[in-house]
Amino acid sequence: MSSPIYVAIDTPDLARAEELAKACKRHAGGLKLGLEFFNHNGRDGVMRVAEHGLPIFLDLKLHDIPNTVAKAIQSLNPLTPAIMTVHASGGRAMMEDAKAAAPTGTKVVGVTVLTSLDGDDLKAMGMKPDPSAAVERLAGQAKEAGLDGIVCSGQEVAVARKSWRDGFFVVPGIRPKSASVGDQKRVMTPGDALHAGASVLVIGRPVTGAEDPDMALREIAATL
Ligand SMILES: O=c1ccn([C@@H]2O[C@H](COP(=O)(O)O)[C@@H](O)[C@H]2O)c(=O)[nH]1
Repeated sequence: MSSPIYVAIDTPDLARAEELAKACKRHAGGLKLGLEFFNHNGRDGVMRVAEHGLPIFLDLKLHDIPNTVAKAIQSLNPLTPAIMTVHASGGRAMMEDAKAAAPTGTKVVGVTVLTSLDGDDLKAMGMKPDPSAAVERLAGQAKEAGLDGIVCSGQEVAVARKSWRDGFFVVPGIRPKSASVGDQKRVMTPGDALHAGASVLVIGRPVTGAEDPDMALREIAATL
């Protein structure tokens, strides 16, 4: 069975991204490329990394009016990422149009509450200080809009999966026990997140910052 781990290759440097793709390709289930990479390297850069053979998660977290998001997705053609993201807070119509615009076979998932935010951050934004309630609400909207799943932290995935049994749950904010948390606030260990119901674990710095990323991946895999 292929690994549930997608390695977040957060760099604008194409050569470094390819080096990481090569290093991770034996023990990762996929590679995640985000805005930092895409803004610098565009579709051609994504194709270069995809040539290393792993499924690509294109994490652009689109958030705009429905027409603009749909056109942005169509403009990715000919890319056919395995997974891509929009913000669930963009609303139901935006999510419906995003799914309709995506290539067949690409899973479109809605980012609920960023894992770098906690209850105090939500309160400061004028929201209820309860990430779990916000995730549940946004997950419901994503499901109704026809998305394939959501992005949430490991702390909410069990509750979200209860009302979306066949949903696809992407979980970042993953930290092996000894790893530094950095800017993440809602974190969980890889084993606990998988046990709670994650479909995919997104792991960046604990792998890419290691001297030997392949060894770091294997050590994490051994805890699953
Ligand atoms: O809520 C979210 C959504 C996306 N991410 C992305 O996942 C990785 C996490 O990287 P680490 O180095 O393991 O912290 C990163 O690319 C984020 O953009 C997230 O962390 N939280």
